[in-house]
Amino acid sequence: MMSFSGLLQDLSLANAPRRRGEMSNSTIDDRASRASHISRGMSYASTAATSVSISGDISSQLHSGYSHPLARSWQAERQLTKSMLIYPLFISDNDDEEVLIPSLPNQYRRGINKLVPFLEPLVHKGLRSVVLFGVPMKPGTKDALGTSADDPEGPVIQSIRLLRQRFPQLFIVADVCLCEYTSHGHCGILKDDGSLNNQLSVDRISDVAISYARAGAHCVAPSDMNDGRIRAIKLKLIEEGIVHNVTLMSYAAKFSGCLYGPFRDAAGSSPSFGDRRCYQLPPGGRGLARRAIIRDMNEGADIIMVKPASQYLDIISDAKNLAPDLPIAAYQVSGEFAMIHAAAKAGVFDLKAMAFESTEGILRAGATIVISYFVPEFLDWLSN
Ligand SMILES: NCc1[nH]cc(CCC(=O)O)c1CC(=O)O
Ligand SMILES: [Zn+2]
Ligand SMILES: [Zn+2]
Repeated sequence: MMSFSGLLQDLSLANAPRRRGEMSNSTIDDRASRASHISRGMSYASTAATSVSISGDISSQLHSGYSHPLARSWQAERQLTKSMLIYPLFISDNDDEEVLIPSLPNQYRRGINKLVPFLEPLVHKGLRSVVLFGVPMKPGTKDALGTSADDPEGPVIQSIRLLRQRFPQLFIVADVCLCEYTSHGHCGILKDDGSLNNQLSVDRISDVAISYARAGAHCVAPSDMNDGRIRAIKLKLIEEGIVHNVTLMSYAAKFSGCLYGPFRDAAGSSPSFGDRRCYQLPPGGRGLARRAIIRDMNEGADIIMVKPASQYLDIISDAKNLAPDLPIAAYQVSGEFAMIHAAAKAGVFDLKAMAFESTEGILRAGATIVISYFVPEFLDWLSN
């Protein structure tokens, strides 16, 4: 219970010119302000009221918990470590190419021959996982059914094999979708009216997932958003007898919007007509995201992903609450990455500081895995 005079002192506390100094000076500042506060309290309050005010004063002290850098780090429930990171790679069927993606700063599309030399130093710095996106460039590779998605000679299956062999410790995630391989650029097989044929799409996507798993992917991650694909993939993995060592990561809450532009440049996967709003989630659809998360968990997902990340922190938090026993992944997508780069270039903030701050937000919301184009930088930044 706070007496009137206690309340008065609390008000005087709020108005007192405290905390003028930097945090490093806070010990001195604190002592001075506490002493002046107590003596001010004594001057117009009873002894009993003063004791109330002291306890109020004690509970108002927060700076004491984070005045030291190490103590600050203890305030975070989770801290970014290298093993939380997954790095996206774009692999084309042009074996020797290494081409900068203009809208995605410092990111390249690479042919399979450029993969190992590029990854070697990163693996040495502690890279633990990559997610592979195939980019067919050769004319005539795309068709209405996305036939080349699981071409055994295609870039994804070839690089799964190569990476398994060359980097036995690296955890290989294969993104599973058809949009990179379909002539129309949509994430499935279409009906005559241009909408997705859900059944045919799920059949095809689950076949592709099995091919990637058979080639050696540790994890398959369907990003297509067709209904029921998690169940279909899980059942086929069981049928094939490989369910026990293939992790199924669902892009469960994947929102449509304008943040995938640089990715589509990189992967050449823009739809040739229409958009993805009838299968990716509407940005305001928190309830839908919750339903998708619950559904995919019930269909057998091992990991739930939310994408994009920073604009959807509430969804990450929902995922953590709805699936408390599953790892939660967040994909800091191409548009988020490009935006941070552009702002840093314009002098809005320091790139490294913002890379960390954005990731801290993502972890704070509940993610335990972060997919990000900043991974090579983080491998350097986290070792210092
Ligand atoms: N299914 C394709 C896919 N898989 C991952 C991304 C986006 C990743 C990024 O923007 O970094 C996309 C693009 C899209 O859905 O259009
Ligand atoms: Zn797609
Ligand atoms: Zn995809």
